[in-house]
Amino acid sequence: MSKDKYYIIDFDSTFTQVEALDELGLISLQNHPDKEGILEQVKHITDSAMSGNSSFAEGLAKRLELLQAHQNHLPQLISRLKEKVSDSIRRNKDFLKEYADQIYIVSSGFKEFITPIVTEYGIKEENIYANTFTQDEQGNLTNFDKENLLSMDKGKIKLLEQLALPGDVYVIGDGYTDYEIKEAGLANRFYAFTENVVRDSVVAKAEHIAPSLDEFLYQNKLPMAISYPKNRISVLLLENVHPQAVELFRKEGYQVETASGALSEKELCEKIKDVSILGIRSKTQVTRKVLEQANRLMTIGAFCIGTNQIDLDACLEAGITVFNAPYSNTRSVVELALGEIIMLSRGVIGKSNKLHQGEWDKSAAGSFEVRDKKLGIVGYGNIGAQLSVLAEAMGMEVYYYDVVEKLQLGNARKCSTLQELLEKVDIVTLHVDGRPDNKHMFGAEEFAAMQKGTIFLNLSRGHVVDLDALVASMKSGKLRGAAVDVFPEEPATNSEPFESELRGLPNVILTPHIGGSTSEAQVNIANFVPNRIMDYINTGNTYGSVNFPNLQLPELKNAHRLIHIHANVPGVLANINQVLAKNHVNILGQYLKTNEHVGYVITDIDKIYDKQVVQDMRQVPHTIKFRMLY
Ligand SMILES: NC(=O)C1=CN([C@@H]2O[C@H](COP(=O)(O)OP(=O)(O)OC[C@H]3O[C@@H](n4cnc5c(N)ncnc54)[C@H](O)[C@@H]3O)[C@@H](O)[C@H]2O)C=CC1
Ligand SMILES: O=C(O)C(=O)COP(=O)(O)O
Repeated sequence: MSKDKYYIIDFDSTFTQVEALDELGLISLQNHPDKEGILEQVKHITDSAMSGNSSFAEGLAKRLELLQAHQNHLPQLISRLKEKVSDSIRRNKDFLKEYADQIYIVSSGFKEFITPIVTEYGIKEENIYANTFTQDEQGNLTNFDKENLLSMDKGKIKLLEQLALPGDVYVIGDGYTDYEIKEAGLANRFYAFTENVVRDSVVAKAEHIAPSLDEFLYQNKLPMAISYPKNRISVLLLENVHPQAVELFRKEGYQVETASGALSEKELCEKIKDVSILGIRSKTQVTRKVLEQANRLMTIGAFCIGTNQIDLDACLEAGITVFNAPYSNTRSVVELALGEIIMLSRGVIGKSNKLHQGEWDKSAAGSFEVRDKKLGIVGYGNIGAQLSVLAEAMGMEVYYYDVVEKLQLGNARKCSTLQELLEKVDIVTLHVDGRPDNKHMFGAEEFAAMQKGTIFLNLSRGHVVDLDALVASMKSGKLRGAAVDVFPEEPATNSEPFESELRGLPNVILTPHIGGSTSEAQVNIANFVPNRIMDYINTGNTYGSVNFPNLQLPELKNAHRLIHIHANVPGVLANINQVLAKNHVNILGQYLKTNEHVGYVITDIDKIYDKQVVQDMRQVPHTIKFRMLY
């Protein structure tokens, strides 16, 4: 333990997430008609002083005058602030307790509310330096002790001079006055604490940034509550992933970078180097080449259903888990398909186009109801099955074909071969997945097998259909209409042009891969995928992973968790357990699951363990990845 270091921690917006005087105002001005206006003024004065733009002492007096606070407001303020202790302070209580002799709270706030909060975290009362209120006879908190150094301009500097701490001084705070301690030569280091607020003027001056207390502890090799600071985990979200996902990751403390389009392989090879979590949608190709550059990548989130754009085997070999959102946009695709079936059956597109040109074409020729028509669903997975139910509700007769045995829903009829389905139905809709084997599974032969005048839909993947054959079938009149949402080549961003031989064909609905692009679906996905990923990072849970053995784990309680990913060859588990035995580690629980390629072993061990075990676990032959959770 380095006993010659002192840690000076600020209170407002550092120890707690908020400025206490702003919170006090919310209580004291609760019934004031101009509550908002006054609070705005208070906040403005606080920000101005914290950013170093105005006199602190004058600002303090002015704020107290505006707040009209009373001592009776303090208990409520204290209980509010207790709820708002910064997350990283809260989780690192053990550090604060263990190093209590070296930790000081130096704040321009007031002891009356600071002391009851920080002492709960082991801070010693004699190490709390802050202002004190003075009350009038009625108990109004009208003023403050003017003799207190911290009520004066440059008060923190004056205090530190007086304290004359006999060792290195590290200051952690969000305000300019915290930085000034270092500027005055009274601290060895200043860490701008940005977990709650980022003050540009302070960050600009700071040589060290601490987005959390974890980061401070990590940089200074001090004991911390979590294995690795979250702010060191960088997340790259491509293809306009919904902002809700960005917020969830940021809230967890991760560094998040976003881009609106997909990246090319070359761009991604460059970008992926520092990324720990990658979020994509259907367009970004995560190839083996990209993965070879991905030194830090732990997990990939496909913010969609399909994962054919990701080399899942290469991910497995590199110990990278992949998660997707298997149900979040299912309904959206089904609704679009149903709408298109009706539009095509009624020739709406052609009629609408004509009307836009001023041509009135009222006629029933070539227009049909969908009731009693035969719908053929190819790929009876989640989308296919849901479409089956809704189509039946509209009175359609449903036929389906799938390469695996699927439960027939409602009155849907199973076809034993694709040929059988194609010959029977009036409408064919593709909902297969995009596995490589499905490339051109639908071509001239399949179109030839259909009845004349069939309607055709593809909302699955572009490469599944041979487009030349589709165009020929439209031109020959074999198909009466088609709706295509997915293409072999799709623009990476909205600013790139769309080229396709399907452009300009009559009664063909072309949509820019929007089957899953609804607000509902995107919000659902943005909630679902980050939670899977964070659960994996925080607990090792792989439930729902599309490439990893699915292991659902109990919560980590008073144990360390060793997470070991290895090639699935005989003897690895025995080796792991030998390492644990050799290091006299007490195993509290062990969970193993394997698939064809990898083994995934989780071992929960006692908090007391020999550090050598970490080194030894990494050396176990066939180890792909190893990490430890606290
Ligand atoms: N247009 C869009 O925006 C969207 C497109 N999709 C696409 O739809 C696909 C299907 O989604 P889900 O139904 O959720 O997937 P799913 O995995 O539940 O269903 C796919 C089904 O297709 C079957 N299948 C695969 N190849 C086949 C073949 N050659 N012949 C017959 N059946 C075959 C599978 O056995 C499985 O039952 C996704 O993989 C994705 O590519 C998904 C969401 C949105
Ligand atoms: O969910 C899927 O598989 C989709 O095709 C939707 O893709 P997107 O998120 O719109 O790029």
